[in-house]
Amino acid sequence: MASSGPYAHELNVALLAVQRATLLTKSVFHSHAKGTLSKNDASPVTIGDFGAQALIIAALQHAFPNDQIVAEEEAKDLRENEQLRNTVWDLVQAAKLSDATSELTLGGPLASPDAMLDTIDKGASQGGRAGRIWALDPIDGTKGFLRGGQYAVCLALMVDGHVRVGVLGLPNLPESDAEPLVEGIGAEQTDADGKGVLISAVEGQGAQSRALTRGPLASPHSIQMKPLARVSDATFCESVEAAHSDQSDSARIAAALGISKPSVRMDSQAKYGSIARGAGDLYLRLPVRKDYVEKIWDHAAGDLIVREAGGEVTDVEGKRLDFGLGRTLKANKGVVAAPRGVHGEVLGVVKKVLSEKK
Ligand SMILES: Nc1ncnc2c1ncn2[C@@H]1O[C@H](COP(=O)(O)O)[C@@H](O)[C@H]1OP(=O)(O)O
Ligand SMILES: [Mg+2]
Ligand SMILES: [Mg+2]
Ligand SMILES: [Mg+2]
Repeated sequence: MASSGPYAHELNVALLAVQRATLLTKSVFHSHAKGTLSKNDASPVTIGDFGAQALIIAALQHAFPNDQIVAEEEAKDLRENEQLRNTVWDLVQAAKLSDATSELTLGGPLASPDAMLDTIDKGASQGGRAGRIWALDPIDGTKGFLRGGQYAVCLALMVDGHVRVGVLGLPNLPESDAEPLVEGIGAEQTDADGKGVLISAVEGQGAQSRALTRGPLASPHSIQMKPLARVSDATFCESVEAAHSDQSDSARIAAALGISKPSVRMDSQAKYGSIARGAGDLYLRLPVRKDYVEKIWDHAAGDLIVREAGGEVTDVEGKRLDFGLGRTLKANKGVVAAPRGVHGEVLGVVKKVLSEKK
């Protein structure tokens, strides 16, 4: 059970909802064809994305019926494809937590396939700066998920434009905080013992990690970023996909900071989770295309978790990420996440290297 204090109930519901959805995605990885479709922007979506979104929104609507939800996916493809819809429905029905009290907190099963489609489409809020809004990425790093690499189920609560609660379901990260970072992981290693965590934070209350279980939530421990005496000792994380973050810019920035260790490339908000628990130090996301606008669900939980673990998160110009402008981070470009004590130094080099490009 989560502790008392502000947002204790929200955290508990978010943890259980993310736990249930993460277990669904694991079942897709192990036993199903993934039902991969290509979206308009050529990015992939799978039955795991749809199923996880349905389950999490159902839980939020049960516990907090008046809250808005900004979620990545929509049900259109499922409405047009009966076979796909039935596959997702089977998955969603099978994804029950073994702990009856937890299932009760989440409101139990969905009523019908049509209710499932309508639930998925409840994630269409336009967001904004007023009131309680949840940001949901049912599978972040879908390409990593398909490769057997890192991916994350991401949920955050914003109140009046500020992130107050963040939860990341990270089924392919090691349970131990200290384990050195490796680039992705092989499919044969997934679901091994000692894999999978739920990392969470509440504003002003620090960040925590716990093992991803099938039964009741495991007890958490608090996590912090690693103290970093010199930036040159840092390990930095970046995207696997070169189209998501400029890997030649990051190499120049690393060299200018005196960093000799190669970057660790991993998909998804696992990067935020990893640096927050001290398994890495810096996360750089450097714009590739001028016209790409980041989505709030790709950053909300990770931003809070890193800041609560002792870090600073800004864009490449040094501005805090602004989650109150709608479904996107339209006022920001890229991400620079680092321990608070060295963020200024890292940002200075990022600005210098990027300005030299112009
Ligand atoms: N051109 C781009 N620049 C930055 N991020 C992108 C770009 N295209 C897609 N993304 C998003 O990057 C996220 C994954 O990032 P990472 O590389 O850190 O794993 C996905 O949510 C993906 O969104 P989408 O799901 O819409 O494809
Ligand atoms: Mg996507
Ligand atoms: Mg994403
Ligand atoms: Mg996604």
